[in-house]
Amino acid sequence: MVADRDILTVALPKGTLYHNSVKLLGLAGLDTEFVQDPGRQLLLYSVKDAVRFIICRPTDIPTYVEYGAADLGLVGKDTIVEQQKDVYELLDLKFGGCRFMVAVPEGAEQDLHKWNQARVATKFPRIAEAFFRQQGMQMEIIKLHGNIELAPIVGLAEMIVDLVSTGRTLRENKLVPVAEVLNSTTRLIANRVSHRLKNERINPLVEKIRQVVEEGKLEA
Ligand SMILES: Nc1ncnc2c1ncn2[C@@H]1O[C@H](COP(=O)(O)OP(=O)(O)OP(=O)(O)O)[C@@H](O)[C@H]1O
Ligand SMILES: O=P(O)(O)OC[C@H]1O[C@H](OP(=O)(O)OP(=O)(O)O)[C@H](O)[C@@H]1O
Repeated sequence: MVADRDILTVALPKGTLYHNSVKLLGLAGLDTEFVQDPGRQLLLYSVKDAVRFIICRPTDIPTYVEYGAADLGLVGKDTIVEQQKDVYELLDLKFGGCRFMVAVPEGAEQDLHKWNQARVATKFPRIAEAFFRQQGMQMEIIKLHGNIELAPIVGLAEMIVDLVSTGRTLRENKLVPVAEVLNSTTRLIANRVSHRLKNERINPLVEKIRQVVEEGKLEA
């Protein structure tokens, strides 16, 4: 019988980052085959490794980790910065790379500093607010939950701050990027107490993950 304190709970991000998160943990030696296609299950347990996987919305991962419902979590740097939870960032996992950009409609003023008091639509209000504050600009931030590119098209905002990966969504909605706000990759985070109390479980796993990342095995 494994005591609760010996079980490691790892929060996996559902969505874009899921596949590489599972692959990385598998390469680091964990039994992840049963997690690859979890169906609708949200909690999966590996008796062999004494590891529980919980499947969370990416936005919620810092919360699960801060409260200790998960010892470890994998999540984008963007989400960590936005959520401002008290978690310990252990490693840059170097996948899930994306950039946060300010974008305006084609034909609009592209010199950002010529704008002021404009409305900015975003899913990441703290990141956007901090960026414009650093630029000495006062903007009205409008929080949306998705399809941000729609906002300037229908006159809800003059510009957006959103994630750009291939650039296709901007192009297809006639928007042009005008400034970079943040560069994000996936990070491994830990609950601060777990990191101390479960260090015998966490440290060797972190070292194996570090090796996999450094050797670029994930892309292979
Ligand atoms: N092209 C991309 N589109 C979306 N996210 C990406 C992309 N490339 C990398 N990411 C990373 O994946 C993370 C999660 O994105 P995903 O779209 O899977 O979740 P989501 O539906 O936005 O979930 P939530 O609303 O809970 O944050 C982003 O925060 C970002 O760090
Ligand atoms: O540069 P691209 O490769 O086109 O990717 C960028 C798009 O991907 C994300 O949206 P997602 O599909 O996650 O949906 P959302 O707008 O609901 O967040 C992001 O918000 C952009 O809309």
